[in-house]
Amino acid sequence: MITVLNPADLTVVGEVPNGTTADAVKAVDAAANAFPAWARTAPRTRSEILHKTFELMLRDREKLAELICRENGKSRADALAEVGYAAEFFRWYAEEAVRPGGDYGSAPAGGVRTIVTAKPIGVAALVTPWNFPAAMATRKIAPALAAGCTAVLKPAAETPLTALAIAELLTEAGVPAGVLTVVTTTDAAGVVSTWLADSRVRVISFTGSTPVGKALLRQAADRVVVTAMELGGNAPFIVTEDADLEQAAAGAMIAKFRNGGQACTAANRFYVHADVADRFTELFGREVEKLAVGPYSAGAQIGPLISDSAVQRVTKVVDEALASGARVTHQAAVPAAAGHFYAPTVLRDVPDDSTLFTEEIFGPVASIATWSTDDELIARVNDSEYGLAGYVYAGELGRAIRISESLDVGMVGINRGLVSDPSAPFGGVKQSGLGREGARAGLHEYQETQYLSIDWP
Ligand SMILES: NC(=O)C1=CN([C@@H]2O[C@H](COP(=O)(O)OP(=O)(O)OC[C@H]3O[C@@H](n4cnc5c(N)ncnc54)[C@H](O)[C@@H]3O)[C@@H](O)[C@H]2O)C=CC1
Ligand SMILES: O=C(O)[C@H](O)CS(=O)(=O)O
Repeated sequence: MITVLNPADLTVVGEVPNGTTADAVKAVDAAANAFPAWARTAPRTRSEILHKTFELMLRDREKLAELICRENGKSRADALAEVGYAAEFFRWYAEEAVRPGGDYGSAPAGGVRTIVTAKPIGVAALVTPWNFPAAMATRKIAPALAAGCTAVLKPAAETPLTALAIAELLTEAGVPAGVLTVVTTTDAAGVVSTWLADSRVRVISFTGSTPVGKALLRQAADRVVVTAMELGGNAPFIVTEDADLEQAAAGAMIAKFRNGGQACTAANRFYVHADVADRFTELFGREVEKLAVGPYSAGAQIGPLISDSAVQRVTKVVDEALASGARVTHQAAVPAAAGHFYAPTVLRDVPDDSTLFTEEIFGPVASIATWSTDDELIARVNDSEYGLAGYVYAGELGRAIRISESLDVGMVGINRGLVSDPSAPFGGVKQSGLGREGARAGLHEYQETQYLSIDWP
């Protein structure tokens, strides 16, 4: 069995089975057996089941949020927001399910008709991280089932209970047995490599770190499995000299501290124009100092990091930056509690070659550097192997758009600190991933295109 611990106080939240590679095979057996009937199910029927699941998630919003708080550690506000965000993927793909796509046309040379259809790929392997245990699961389950695929899901061992709860709601909504099987395990490599070696698995959708994503891409290549990769980020947060600094500071609080900074879309490095850097640092820093850090049960805004090793990792990279000349300007208080807490911290004079700027922090640390010209800014911001999200605060919208379009990233928040929305194509470029989730694009990840070429004298 796997014992799930609350990262805020190290108490036991629950226990789940520790799945083996044999369980991995059984899950694919069930999915493969269920696939023909599910693929033939009327899109409207699939749509109604997904919409019912949306309704059930909202019915159980408080219960699901509580579960997320206990196994992930995030604040109650973040957990409630995540449940709403996660549920919306079921509503969105309930609406997309009835429009699978297709086309009918005539070949330009005449004499031929072409019928194009979008077919469900088959069995989908879904692998999700601990930081958004509900939303990352539904962002994959919903389009997969909407397309007519069946699925096997491996949640992170740190947060398996949320995925199991969502699977129960899908069953309650009417999803037939075998359409979705959740395999909880500490043997992630064994279970997922078993899936990738199984000829019945036709697509893998992964959300997690870039190194693991690369390992899965290598494995997927052996059978040319379709891949959807949502990987690590290193989001820049840009403030121009004519930005509304109060608005920028408020947006920075969201972009940096949503989920305690444990989000791949989190603002990872701040580039503030030299003319306004001190003012912005003061406006932003004094809000950071006010942050209440602690267990969700105490009504805290910022919970713990997911593990002690995460605390050690963040501590190490901050200490390295301080040794290279960076300085702490603002810091929130941390409770003397047993959990994996790390103090929300603002740093200035962080060198561009600091690990805080080159790697994903995945913690509540804001590193601020200054810039002077747009060309210098763009060159420094794009000097990264990651390209998921970015944020631009500027007084003049045209300049904000010009800067945004110059960023090598998949998503940009302009004068807002959040980019996530089920109706938008979420994803990144470079080593932040392949493919898009959400929007219409998310459905295509689970479809194959076929066309019929008909002799038409
Ligand atoms: N681009 C995006 O949408 C997101 C990216 N991430 C990235 O993931 C990292 C944090 O999440 P973690 O869960 O720690 O990432 P992780 O990559 O360690 O784990 C993600 C999932 O992969 C599984 N896994 C780990 N090693 C594996 C292996 N060898 N074979 C198969 N599965 C394996 C884990 O059990 C988990 O379910 C950060 O780097 C973050 O940026 C996290 C969430 C979203
Ligand atoms: O808004 C989101 O989707 C989050 O950033 C989730 S994740 O990509 O960090 O897991």
